[in-house]
Amino acid sequence: MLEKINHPNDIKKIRPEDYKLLAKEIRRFLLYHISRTGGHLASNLGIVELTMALHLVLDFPKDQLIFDVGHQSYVHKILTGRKAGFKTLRQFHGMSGFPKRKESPCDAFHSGHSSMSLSAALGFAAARDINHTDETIVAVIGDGALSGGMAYEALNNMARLRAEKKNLIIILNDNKMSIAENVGGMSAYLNKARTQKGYVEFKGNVEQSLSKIPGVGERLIRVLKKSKDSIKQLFIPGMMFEDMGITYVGPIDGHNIPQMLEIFQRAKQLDEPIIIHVVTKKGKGYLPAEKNPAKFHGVNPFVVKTGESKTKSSGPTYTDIFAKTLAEAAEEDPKITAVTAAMPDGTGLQKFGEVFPDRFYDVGIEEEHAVTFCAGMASRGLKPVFAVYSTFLQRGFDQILHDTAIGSYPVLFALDRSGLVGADGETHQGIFDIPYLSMIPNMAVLAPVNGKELREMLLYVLKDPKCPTAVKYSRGAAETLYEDQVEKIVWGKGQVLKEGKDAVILSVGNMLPEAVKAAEILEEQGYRIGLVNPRFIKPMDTELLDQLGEEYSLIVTLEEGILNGGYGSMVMQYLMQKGYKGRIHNIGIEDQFVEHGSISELRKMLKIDGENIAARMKQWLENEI
Ligand SMILES: Cc1ncc(C[n+]2csc(CCOP(=O)(O)OP(=O)(O)O)c2C)c(N)n1
Ligand SMILES: CC(=O)[C@@H](O)[C@H](O)COP(=O)(O)O
Ligand SMILES: [Mg+2]
Repeated sequence: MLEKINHPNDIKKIRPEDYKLLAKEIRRFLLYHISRTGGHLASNLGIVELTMALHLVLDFPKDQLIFDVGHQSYVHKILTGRKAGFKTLRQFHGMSGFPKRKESPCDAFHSGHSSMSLSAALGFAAARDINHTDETIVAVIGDGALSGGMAYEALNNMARLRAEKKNLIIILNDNKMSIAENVGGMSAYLNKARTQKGYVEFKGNVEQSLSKIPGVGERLIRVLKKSKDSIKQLFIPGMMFEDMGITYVGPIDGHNIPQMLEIFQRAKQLDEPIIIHVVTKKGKGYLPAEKNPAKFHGVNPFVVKTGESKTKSSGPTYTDIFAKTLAEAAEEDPKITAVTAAMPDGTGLQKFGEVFPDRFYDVGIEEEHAVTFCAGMASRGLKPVFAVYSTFLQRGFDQILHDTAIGSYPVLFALDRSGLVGADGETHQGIFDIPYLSMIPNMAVLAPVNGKELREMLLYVLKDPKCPTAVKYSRGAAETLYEDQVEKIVWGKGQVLKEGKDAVILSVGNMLPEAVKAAEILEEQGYRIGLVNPRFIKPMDTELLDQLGEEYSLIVTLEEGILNGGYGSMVMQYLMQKGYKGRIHNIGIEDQFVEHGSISELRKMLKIDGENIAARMKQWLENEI
């Protein structure tokens, strides 16, 4: 069957009796490729029939299908003629793991972060009306993504479409899972709706449906007829959506293509917004993923037969060290609490939750809420730690600035996945945190150069929290370089790791191995290069900068982050204002979004790897520029 799918809309040539076979082949294809390249497996296995049904009723690229988060768009990629791309999935210059408009006209909107699809779809609907076009617009949002605040802001706005008699279809793909088990009140509400099986008709047909119930149907209608609302209360599981002015249909079986087709076709004809609640099984068709959907949400290459990862562990990750250190500190200090926004596994907080369930909060995909929730706790004397990926904390910018920093509430932001993350690409690279955090008054920002220093920093901050503080560390194995030189942390103080003469590199956090490499290359050529670990990006160690300004005529800053507003620009501003007469160069990421690829490939491309740093510094040394 899959051989027949080479272009958008090819699925329409498949006979209905072959749909099951096609679904099976798609699952086999996904397993084959994702087990080799790695990628987001469980969500895609779960959404096979749902995507097929959407492709059977929509016309690509005319109709617009928007995926929330976008990690579940692999089946859509297969059905729009991108099978070949799976060989290079998430690899450098290969196919992205997320929807990308530049990759295909069938990808309506890029995504990567959660809960944005409904707002984007409303924008598409406004454009459709102003442009006088007639495309169908569909947003697919998961039950996890529906916990995010943006989704509610959009739902709130959707009432307007009803008043204007405009169509917009929201597919709620409910598999009971975020990455881990879905949490919170909305999840409980959906759970309740899920158990009210059987009502799939549109609400206009309520009476008709009731009359079919043998014996009681007619009587029930007579009793309830006076109030249409009470009929809905009893028989429409998603009453909350109905009350907001959005027609609700469901829950329906997201693995039953004929049923979905019937409902999707009818939904297209409506002149109002509609939410179709579809129930699917995350990981469907692959037993290890069905049993453990969280483990198979995002995977490295693995052995299909056993589900075992092919990636060998290379020592503890920064995440491991964070999780262990925090648990130890919490053992001693009952004021320490830990918060995650739906990432208990990724941030390492899962264990903390098991040991200290009363001090652990998984708030769902709600970074904005999580920040202010922590600020509230900190303002009352607790020591909250929000463990969050750098890229997702972007969502909580004003909550950091307004709710946390103005009051200088000492929330500790354990900023994981800071720097390049690799295969997830531009939506996930943690390369903006130095600018977006350092610009905020009262904030402190720390970056350890190795695992041991991460531990020291965490313990130091937790012992005596002073102000909102971010400790940023990167994805993957913790560095061990210079571990024997880790000294006691002193507030606002950096550390000279190695003395030099011709130039000094101030290397932030995870860039230390590249700085060491560059220094070694240059030393082989006769130069003597100093190395400094700033430790504190903010407050900056101005005393140390003054001293370096005296000692060196070439100062180079190095960071795996965007240069505008980064550490280098702060150092440069400081030294220039102090009248530094030498040369100062900033190495980091120029003004751009960084695509997917391995971290070493990306560093090479960005010329921030050891060899490139050495080559660039050599030019500056030789030419005195
Ligand atoms: C703002 C934001 N926070 C966190 C994440 C990490 N994340 C990616 S997928 C996901 C779970 C999404 O659950 P759901 O929407 O139900 O989709 P499913 O994987 O179950 O299909 C999370 C938390 C993200 N992408 N964006
Ligand atoms: C889709 C998404 O946002 C997450 O699943 C992300 O891919 C996780 O990344 P890590 O593998 O770094 O935990
Ligand atoms: Mg889900």
